[in-house]
Amino acid sequence: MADNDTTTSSPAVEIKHSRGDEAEEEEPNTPSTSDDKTTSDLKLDSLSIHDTKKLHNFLDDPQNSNIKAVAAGDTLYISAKTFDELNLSADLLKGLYVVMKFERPSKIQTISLPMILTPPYKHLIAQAHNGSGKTTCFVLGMLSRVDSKLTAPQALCICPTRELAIQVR
Ligand SMILES: Nc1ncnc2c1ncn2[C@@H]1O[C@H](COP(=O)(O)OP(=O)(O)OP(=O)(O)O)[C@@H](O)[C@H]1O
Repeated sequence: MADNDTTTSSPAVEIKHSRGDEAEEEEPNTPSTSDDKTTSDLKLDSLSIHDTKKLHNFLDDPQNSNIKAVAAGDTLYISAKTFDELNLSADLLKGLYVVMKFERPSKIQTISLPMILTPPYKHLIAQAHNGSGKTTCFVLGMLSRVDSKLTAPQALCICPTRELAIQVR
């Protein structure tokens, strides 16, 4: 349920799409090769992560995404079909349209951004498949609420892996 939905509740969002889950399933065991190294062979100091190795750099927003919004409470949220509807600052809109060249919100952004950007702010858990635009959701939430004139940490983004931290930095 995406574009025409209005809800009257707090932002508990459940977004399901099986493709992302399937892609994360473990590979079957493969025979070891001569390139395999045991942990003791690895030189930990020489290990590094190449952020250029991100798997994709495009929006994966298929029409058949199974997105389900579940909400409770008394706040009315209306899905945003455009970024203009979100009361974002001129700088953020410029970043989206001019720098990033985004034309419109993806499905996860359509549903979650009104929840993220509308006071009173509440906790939100959102799930959608890889490459669907989730990072933009929480980054816009952060950027819309920090004071750029204040040179102090104002937002904290916690990532479960170093790879993800590098991807979103
Ligand atoms: N509304 C949009 N229009 C066009 N491109 C977009 C839009 N939102 C995000 N993108 C681009 O799509 C790609 C994937 O977006 P993003 O990394 O935010 O997805 P994600 O769901 O966080 O991915 P992952 O699950 O891999 O972390 C990025 O290159 C991003 O710049």
